Amino acid sequence: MTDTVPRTGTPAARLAGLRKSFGPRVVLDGIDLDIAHGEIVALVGRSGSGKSTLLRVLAGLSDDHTGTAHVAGHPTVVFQEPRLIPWLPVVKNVALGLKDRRSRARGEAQARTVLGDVGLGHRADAWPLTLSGGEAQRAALARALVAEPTLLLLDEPFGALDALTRLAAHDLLLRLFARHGFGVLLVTHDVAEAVTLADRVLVLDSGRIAHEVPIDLPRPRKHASPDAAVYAARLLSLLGVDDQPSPTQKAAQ
Ligand SMILES: Nc1ncnc2c1ncn2[C@@H]1O[C@H](COP(=O)(O)OP(=O)(O)OP(=O)(O)O)[C@@H](O)[C@H]1O
Repeated sequence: MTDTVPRTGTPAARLAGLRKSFGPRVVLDGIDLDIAHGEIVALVGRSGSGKSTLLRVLAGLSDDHTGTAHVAGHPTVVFQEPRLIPWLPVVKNVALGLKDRRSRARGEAQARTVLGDVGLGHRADAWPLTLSGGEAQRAALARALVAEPTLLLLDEPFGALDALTRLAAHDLLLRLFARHGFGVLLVTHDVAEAVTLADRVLVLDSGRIAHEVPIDLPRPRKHASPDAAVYAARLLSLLGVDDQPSPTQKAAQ
């Protein structure tokens, strides 16, 4: 299990010597990583390199790893698919994210406030199946935020969105991040997305953090700026893939 440690003086998350295997296959082979409060770390790597496995350890969804996995306070996760319960209206879905569910009325009031923060106040009483993909993902983000996490774990949360909705979601995430100051681990296949959002990008390879690339660009970052493109090309080269434009780059062209 992931330990919970007091928040003061600690990073939002700390992994030290983390190892995880599935049967004979070693997927994470000695990961050392601190994520500070108020820091966005992006994790990229080839398919099967262990990104989601690392995120699941931080989420407390793994209990058979070795090494250290500490989270200060508590983490919440947003997955690629919104995972809303179809027979509950949006506001009740969001309220499910609350740690303390003793008062239903207070919980729903909090959920409505957070839905307003993500621009979905007008859809609070809607059924999940009537939401667009982008709206559903914002509802999932609201469900994660209502718990006031110290660590927000994002597993390709924008991967299924069309390119323009994805850019809007980036802006929203950065606004929320500036206000709440949680630590963020973002798993993504989109190097342009990583460059736009992250303070540093980690490249996972063969179970280890093979490269760490600090993104030294002021925010807000232009998706298509030449500086961002240089970082994106460098990351693609570190990943050993062709220099194809990512979905985000295509949208910005
Ligand atoms: N529950 C499991 N049982 C057995 N093997 C698993 C399990 N979960 C993941 N794996 C294996 O561990 C490796 C890493 O998987 P993981 O999902 O972490 O990769 P990833 O980098 O997130 O991949 P992708 O980018 O394709 O989502 C893969 O080889 C996968 O098949």
